[in-house]
Amino acid sequence: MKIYIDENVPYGKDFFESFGEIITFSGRNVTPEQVKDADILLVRSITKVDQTLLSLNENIKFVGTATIGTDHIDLDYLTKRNIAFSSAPGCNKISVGEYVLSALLVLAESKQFELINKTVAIVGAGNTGSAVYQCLTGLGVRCKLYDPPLQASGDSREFCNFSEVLQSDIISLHVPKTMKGPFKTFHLFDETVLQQLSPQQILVNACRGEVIDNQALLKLAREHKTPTLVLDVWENEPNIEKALLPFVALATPHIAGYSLDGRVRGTEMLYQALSKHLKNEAILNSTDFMVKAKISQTDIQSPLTSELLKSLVHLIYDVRRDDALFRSKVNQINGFDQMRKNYPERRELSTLSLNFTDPTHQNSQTINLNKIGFTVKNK
Ligand SMILES: NC(=O)c1ccc[n+]([C@@H]2O[C@H](COP(=O)([O-])OP(=O)(O)OC[C@H]3O[C@@H](n4cnc5c(N)ncnc54)[C@H](O)[C@@H]3O)[C@@H](O)[C@H]2O)c1
Ligand SMILES: O=C(O)[C@H](O)[C@H](O)COP(=O)(O)O
Repeated sequence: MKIYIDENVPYGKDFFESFGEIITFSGRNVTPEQVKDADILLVRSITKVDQTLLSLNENIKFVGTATIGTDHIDLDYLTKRNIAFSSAPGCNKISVGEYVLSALLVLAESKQFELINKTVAIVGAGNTGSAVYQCLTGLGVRCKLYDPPLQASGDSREFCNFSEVLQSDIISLHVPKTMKGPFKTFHLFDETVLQQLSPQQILVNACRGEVIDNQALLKLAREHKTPTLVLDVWENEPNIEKALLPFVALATPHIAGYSLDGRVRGTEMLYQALSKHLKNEAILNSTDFMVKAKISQTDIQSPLTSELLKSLVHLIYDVRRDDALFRSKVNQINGFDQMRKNYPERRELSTLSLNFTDPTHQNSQTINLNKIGFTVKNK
């Protein structure tokens, strides 16, 4: 059996070599000729899997994407050809939650506001939106959820309407990219919507670039009419609108979900799905391969405050590192993809154990370290 795997799927060979011959490929440029004899095709979000890519392949039985998003896969076409499919729902949701947390802590410091005094609207309350909610409410921040499809399906959480979203201090986007239907998200934030926002607000996009009309955003940014922007995703990646960059407070190349833990979880989920499809027992798991975190524990000898919390979050992940790297690489040839390919190791907050020398020091009226994601121990 021939298993074709995107070269950026971490531990791809380790997980899948027992199924057959492994052939790796570069996800952005893969051709129909290259994958014509694949039995299994495992991709990430940069490979469009459709009739064109599979036109020369008559054998393929299974397509998997080690990602949450599936907008790069023509699911109708796979169904028509009876090709099994699996994605990795939720694999990197914690990483996205921690990206948003880190970004908002940075902005709170640079703009001198208290996050706890702000209201955050989370647009899309699925896996990643809920992870953002968990991190921020763990900090005591007031969050509102906006998700009409979930609301209509009977989800028992409280939801707000779109005008409440637009009035919130901070808006964080976590919807899939959809081009049609009553809840389509393509240019959900178009010029008309963007015009209703003010420079006092913050707008975060860590879902798909096409959810915001980037040209409308640029036009308004040039007139100094946009909110403070945190953009991880862009229209037309990797050939993004670079003129936007000077107007973006924190800019990164689609790495919000790039913790090692989240990426490896994606591979592991595909391994489980393929094992099930082939009726094999799944005996491997990510802990068999995962490297130890560089910092795994720290002693805390003072009471928990928001300042201390900020230091702990940024000890593990500080989005300013990625913003600086991105700005230094974006004008190089393939800069966007190169930074993603060579992304420096990043771990989830849970890899850090906090040892409180005095257990009463972890008491806080607003901050819940476990909920934010840390592992807490008492000496
Ligand atoms: N930047 C990154 O690294 C990164 C990482 C993971 C996921 N993503 C993107 O984020 C998207 C969301 O991920 P998820 O795990 O939360 O997916 P999910 O499917 O768990 O949740 C998405 C939610 O959006 C809701 N939704 C759909 N249309 C909507 C609309 N018009 N208005 C409001 N809500 C709407 C859905 O009902 C659903 O609850 C993915 O599809 C992917 O494109 C990006
Ligand atoms: O949808 C997802 O899971 C994320 O957008 C994911 O982090 C994208 O990473 P890529 O597949 O482009 O490496």
